[in-house]
Amino acid sequence: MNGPQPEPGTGAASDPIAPLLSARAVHKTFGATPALRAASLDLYAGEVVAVTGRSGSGKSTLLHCLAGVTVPDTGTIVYDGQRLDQLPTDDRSRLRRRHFGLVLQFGQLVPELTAAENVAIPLLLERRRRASAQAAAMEWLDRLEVADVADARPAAMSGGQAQRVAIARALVTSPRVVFADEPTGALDTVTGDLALQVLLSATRETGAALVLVTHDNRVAAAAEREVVLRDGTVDVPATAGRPESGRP
Ligand SMILES: Nc1ncnc2c1ncn2[C@@H]1O[C@H](COP(=O)(O)OP(=O)(O)OP(=O)(O)O)[C@@H](O)[C@H]1O
Repeated sequence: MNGPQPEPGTGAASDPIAPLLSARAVHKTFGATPALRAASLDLYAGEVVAVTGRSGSGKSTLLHCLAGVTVPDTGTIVYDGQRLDQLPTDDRSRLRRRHFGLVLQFGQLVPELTAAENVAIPLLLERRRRASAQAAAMEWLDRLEVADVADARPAAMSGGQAQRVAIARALVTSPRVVFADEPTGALDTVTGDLALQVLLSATRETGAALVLVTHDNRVAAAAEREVVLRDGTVDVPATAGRPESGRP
């Protein structure tokens, strides 16, 4: 696709009763392995959705497709009226940076940078002043109780500290959708609860949607809606409608 892309958020899909993000009949195969088979899911602004299912059922692949990290083989991903799956790589990266916050399972922090620098990066890329970006980074590190590793590089952090730094980085831009892949996976019960509460409260404050891929029953229980994947297909009605109730 050529030429400048329209900025999402101004299109017809800004209609409050339309889904903010919609995957339709998404297929994704890695070599001979089908990871997603006709997976469909609607996500509305402000809702909290847990994606669960057995190991290998396609949860991470679905999250990556929804977040524009992976392009489906077939099917569509529409974000706020715009075909995410058809955007050129650079436009997709820019959209991701501006609108989405991602907590991935592996390799998410830049090893050469400190925790504070890692968290500040998304703001610096959007031309925030260095002092303001650093102050915001420190606030989020503090909220996730990892301010003490602000000057440490990832190699000097525990897995749980690195995971909380990654959550801070995902939230620092006040994104419209936060995607978290096993956000409590490397955390003990207490820090896992803290991370979950920060994800829930941060997205509630801004009205962002939150997608949680998880094996953790406590995380799934905190969501308003659970989407179960089985062999790459969504097992519950994909267009289950906008949730009636507010958040817990
Ligand atoms: N980059 C890849 N290359 C090859 N195969 C892949 C890749 N990513 C995923 N797969 C395969 O696709 C299928 C779905 O994987 P996916 O990681 O989405 O499942 P998952 O439900 O998130 O699993 P888990 O709960 O173990 O993290 C699996 O069979 C997996 O081996």
